[in-house]
Amino acid sequence: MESLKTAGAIRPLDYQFARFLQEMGGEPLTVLAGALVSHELASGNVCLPLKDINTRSLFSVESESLQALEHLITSSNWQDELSASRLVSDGSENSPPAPLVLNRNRLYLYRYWQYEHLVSEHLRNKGARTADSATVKTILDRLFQRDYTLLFKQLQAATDLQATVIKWLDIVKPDSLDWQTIQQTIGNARSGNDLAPLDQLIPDHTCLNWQKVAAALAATQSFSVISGGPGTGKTTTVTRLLAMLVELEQLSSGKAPVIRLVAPTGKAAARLTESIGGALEQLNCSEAVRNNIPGEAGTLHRLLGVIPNSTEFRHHQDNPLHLDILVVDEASMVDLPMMTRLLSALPDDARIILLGDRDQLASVDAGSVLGDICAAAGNTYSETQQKRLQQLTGYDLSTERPPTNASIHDCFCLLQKSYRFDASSGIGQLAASVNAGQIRETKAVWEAGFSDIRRHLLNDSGYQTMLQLCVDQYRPYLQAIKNDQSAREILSVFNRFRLLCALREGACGVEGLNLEIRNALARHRLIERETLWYPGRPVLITRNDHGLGLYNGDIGITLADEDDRLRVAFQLPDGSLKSLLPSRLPEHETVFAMTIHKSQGSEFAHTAMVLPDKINPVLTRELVYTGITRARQELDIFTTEVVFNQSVSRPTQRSSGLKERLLA
Ligand SMILES: Nc1ncnc2c1ncn2[C@@H]1O[C@H](COP(=O)(O)OP(=O)(O)OP(=O)(O)O)[C@@H](O)[C@H]1O
Repeated sequence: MESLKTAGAIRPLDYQFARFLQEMGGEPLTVLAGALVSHELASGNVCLPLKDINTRSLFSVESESLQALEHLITSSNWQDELSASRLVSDGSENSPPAPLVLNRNRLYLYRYWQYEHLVSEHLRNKGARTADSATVKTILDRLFQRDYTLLFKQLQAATDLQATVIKWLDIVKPDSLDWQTIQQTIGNARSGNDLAPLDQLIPDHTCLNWQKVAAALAATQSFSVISGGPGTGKTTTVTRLLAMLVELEQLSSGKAPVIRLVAPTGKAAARLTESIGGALEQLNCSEAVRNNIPGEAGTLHRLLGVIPNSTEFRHHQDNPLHLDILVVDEASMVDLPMMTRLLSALPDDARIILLGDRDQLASVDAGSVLGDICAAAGNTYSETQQKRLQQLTGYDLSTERPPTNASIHDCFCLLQKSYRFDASSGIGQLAASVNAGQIRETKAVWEAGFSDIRRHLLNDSGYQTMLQLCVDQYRPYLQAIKNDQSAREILSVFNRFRLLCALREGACGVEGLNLEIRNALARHRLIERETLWYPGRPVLITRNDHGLGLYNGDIGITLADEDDRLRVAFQLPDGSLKSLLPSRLPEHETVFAMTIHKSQGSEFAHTAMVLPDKINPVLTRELVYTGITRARQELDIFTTEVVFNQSVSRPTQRSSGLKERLLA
């Protein structure tokens, strides 16, 4: 163990935990297993599945480094020997407390076993809701009325009218329709209003709008999850479903529910605030309803109430939050300990709605809570739920039955149609083929000649092209500073482009590239060369400072004030600006380039992504997918074909028992 620590294969924390177990009288196998579980946590794994113990490379090192432990590893019956240890409990209610838990053939640190147990218990206890079906249906029909103005606009530009109608009206049974009359109606239409006869020609039961299903589902459950890729309408849907819940509550009790919107980072909260604002404007509801939906989102930390210098929060099981409905956006970024704290702090009768993209990178810290919930839920509903949803939406939802009776199956809705990328967009198609792990299709997308995606070979000349691209793309915000534009405008221009890296270290990592880009900008006389702080230096906060209201992931830009003093300007989630002297900033770094991990929850009109020239354990399908989906309009990727393909072929697998628990 000591030599593994010296070689950097295990963290000092893992080593100390092993020592602690030894001092408690732990058998050699228990000590080794404890170090392993602790080590696995650092890679995001909540537990150590014993079934994998002989196949995985322990401690992620070559087997020669483990020679001294080989006998212990191979000759032990892990299950029996660990079960017999005084330091390992089985997690049952009556078992004495112990530092490790062995449950369903998975070994946990006690605390993480408890987190997983609490999350699954909270979710299983959040039951079904009742509401008057006829009222819900009337409200849903209004909120999800067909948008014939949008359809009319799409038809003007379409070459295939039938395909366009099928796509925009979510038709799933086209063969049952009278297309000749439909085509005539479209041909005679001079505006969206003229398409109203399509209400009769294309009845609801031939369509299936998953956004409406998601809203209906939230009416029936205290806990629901809406997952979907970028632009699939998660925010639009949640705004409409909140309007429905407000209206239902106003009708039944005459009061409005208390709603809170949160996201894991300040950046993600700011984006949610922005898109909720847009969605609120388009709502087909009364002012009394609209006014009760918050137009602003905050961070999870702020909601729970941070206590300075403590890992505890002000709100917890014994001091629950004051709310009726909680919406959590970018839920894929929420790790297991945070999800436990959040669910524990919810009042018993509150609703919670999780939004996120299940295919994105999992949280930085341990667990893949959203991914596990979605995997457990599948995309099938129990017979009762299917009938209820059918009644509320008018759609025919007969699908396969779920494999178990677990309630989680009835809580999930997957949105698949992107409203953001149109057919001429390569970004959407590239994201879809990468997400599906289809190398051949990915290649076809590259070769199809889309104008919004460009692939560059990462050699010396490709590297120079990348630096030049950064100079060209960062020039506008530096120019905006020279032109004395407002801090708000400068931040907005800066946030149009970002270079994303898979790694921190190396020439293709954040550290090397931040230096190279800075030098390149200085060579072009766009920034000063010598000083640490200069007008235009963009910084990324890397540690939360609750006192200052700045959080890990917040981005600011250094600007000179009227007295020529440098200050760093940030835009907070509520839209206000904050300017601080550089000396007051919490931990931070330059951010011409940032890691794909840190870019989660952000989007840029133009995104460039660089993967290293050699394969690395960090490179996974989720990482590449997350990087691609940060781009709204343009995407440049710098990579080699081998590294790109190998990354896409490697989906991440995090060990956890949550899915199994939710299905039990
Ligand atoms: N049913 C719809 N009909 C027409 N436009 C829609 C519909 N749903 C969403 N949109 C539009 O698509 C765009 C993206 O929607 P929205 O922001 O709700 O998606 P999202 O899934 O929350 O995106 P992100 O993943 O980026 O947070 C918005 O411009 C929105 O107005």
